[in-house]
Amino acid sequence: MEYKIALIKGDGIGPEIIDQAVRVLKAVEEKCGHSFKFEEVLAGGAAIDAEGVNLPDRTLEVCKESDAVMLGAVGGPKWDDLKGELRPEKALLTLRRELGLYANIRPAVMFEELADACPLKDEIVEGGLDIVIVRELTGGIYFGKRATEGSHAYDCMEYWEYEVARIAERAFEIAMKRNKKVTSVDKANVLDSSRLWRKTVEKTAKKYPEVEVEHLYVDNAAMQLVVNPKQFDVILTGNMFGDILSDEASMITGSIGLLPSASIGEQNYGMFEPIHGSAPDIAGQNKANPIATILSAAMMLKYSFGLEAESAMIENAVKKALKGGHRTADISKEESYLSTVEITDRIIAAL
Ligand SMILES: NC(=O)c1ccc[n+]([C@@H]2O[C@H](COP(=O)([O-])OP(=O)(O)OC[C@H]3O[C@@H](n4cnc5c(N)ncnc54)[C@H](O)[C@@H]3O)[C@@H](O)[C@H]2O)c1
Ligand SMILES: CC(C)[C@H](C(=O)O)[C@@H](O)C(=O)O
Ligand SMILES: [Mg+2]
Repeated sequence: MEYKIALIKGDGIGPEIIDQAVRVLKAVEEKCGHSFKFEEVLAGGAAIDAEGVNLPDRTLEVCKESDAVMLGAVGGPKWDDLKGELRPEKALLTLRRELGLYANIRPAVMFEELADACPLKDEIVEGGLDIVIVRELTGGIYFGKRATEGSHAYDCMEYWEYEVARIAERAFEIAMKRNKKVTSVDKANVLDSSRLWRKTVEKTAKKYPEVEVEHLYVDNAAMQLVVNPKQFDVILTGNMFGDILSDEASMITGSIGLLPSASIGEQNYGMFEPIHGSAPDIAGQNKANPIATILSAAMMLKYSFGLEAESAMIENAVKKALKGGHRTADISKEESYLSTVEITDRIIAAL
């Protein structure tokens, strides 16, 4: 089969990490006889510099014509003074919305071999950690009414029942294939949109009597994640809470450089990207951890192309490389560490 993949490298470490994911996909291509056709398009700061807009029309067209999109990261200090609509990050929000990618799936799995990279006490994460954060991606405060009026500015957190219902369905479906527990995270003690969220999740839960459902306020959830992360199976939450909790969960697994994500809609089509940003502090140094992006490529094979075996092959190669003691700077306990390219060499060798 031939699969067409739109590549958006983006800014900062974006190009370095996407290049590594492409190397891994090419190795899979050679081994398994699939054909991956890559088309590079611009978005974010790179597009602003080249074409004066954060998301050229052509980029959106190529993404729509492709079977899936892979994105590195966008943004950086160079473009921080731009107004909201013009910023690199806005391109990402437009892509998510225009492509209908309302479900953001962020697995936070702690590799046994990386237990020592976790900043929590051993007993808290003993036996590993395996959580999936299911984050609503095209609604909430990111897309509500907003304005700046002189010395006053606002961003509204709005949700429609249908938006909550469809993401809740996703979370329960995922839970059915796992440990059958959904923790819905909101701020229903304060926010109307969260009270609608909770009511809607309760309604959806009735369709899944086998799944245990619990509700936590987001402040408590943030605390529970470091006190007892193993209590979680599937965390279902809104756009902003999911953004924040997934960065927190990533550090429990050892580094933000490890967590992949899939953004999907009704069909198999999706955009696949690491949860981290463009890491301007280490950009261009061949130092970034490419594993989150490589695992995002594995998610693409599974979710968009249905290539489960090939996806597992990449995951196993990553595990094998880590088992072999290979570490990038962010997860290394030693003075010495491997570069972005070198760790990818080890992963490809393990394929
Ligand atoms: N999906 C995206 O495109 C995305 C996501 C988050 C932030 N951003 C943008 O990225 C820019 C920087 O944001 P930030 O500093 O808040 O977050 P960040 O995730 O870029 O970096 C936070 C910290 O994590 C480290 N880090 C991130 N990815 C890493 C990797 N793969 N390997 C090793 N270390 C890694 C960085 O060096 C930094 O110390 C901002 O412009 C922000 O808007 C983009
Ligand atoms: C860059 C930003 C728009 C984005 C978000 O908040 O969704 C990022 O932080 C993420 O986690 O994907
Ligand atoms: Mg984020």
